[in-house]
Amino acid sequence: MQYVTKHIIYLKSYFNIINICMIRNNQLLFYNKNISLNKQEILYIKGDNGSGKTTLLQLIIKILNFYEGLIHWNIPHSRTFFLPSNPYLDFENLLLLPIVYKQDKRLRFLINFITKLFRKNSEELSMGERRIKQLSYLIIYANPIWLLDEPESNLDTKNKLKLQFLIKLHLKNKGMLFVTTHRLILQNYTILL
Ligand SMILES: Nc1ncnc2c1ncn2[C@@H]1O[C@H](COP(=O)(O)OP(=O)(O)OP(=O)(O)O)[C@@H](O)[C@H]1O
Repeated sequence: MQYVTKHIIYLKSYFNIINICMIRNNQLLFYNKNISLNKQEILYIKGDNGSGKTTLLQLIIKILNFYEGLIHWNIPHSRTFFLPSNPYLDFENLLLLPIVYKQDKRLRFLINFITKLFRKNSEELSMGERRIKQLSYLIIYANPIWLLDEPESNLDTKNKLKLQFLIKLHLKNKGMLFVTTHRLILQNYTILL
């Protein structure tokens, strides 16, 4: 009975994880985890190496679908952006570059930087530049839901601050963020694996 009441409360939110359990390689990664999230909120997924942070992100965006429990979205169909932790993964279709957020002049520095980056071949980019190139898709496509796997890795302090600014803007624009991290960027909700 108590179990049902809990479900009713959780389902009021845009996004809900209810009693989720995950076994991978015959190893229990997490057990009976519950969390809900709304627009303008961040969910930090924290845990030791190998604890299942990336796995949870993959479950949320349905790259993986073998789990127990419930992952429920209360929004019909929403565009998501998934940033993998691997800086070598690249995206195609760079022609979409001119479609950028126009509402904030402070983003121009980023757009200028990205334009320079896209003139270089992928093989010529440093690890940090690769990461910035991947992150640039956050402003090229205005997706309301971001899932970022270790987004700060390979970024210098200056670019970490830019990312922080971009995240604040995303939340102001009613976005949601799921992020795996070893360091909190902004205070919000945390799930510990
Ligand atoms: N493709 C895969 N096939 C089978 N098992 C996998 C696969 N990818 C990861 N695993 C296993 O799942 C477990 C969790 O991995 P995951 O990458 O989710 O952890 P993580 O918390 O993100 O780790 P890290 O902090 O080191 O990036 C690990 O034990 C790993 O060996």
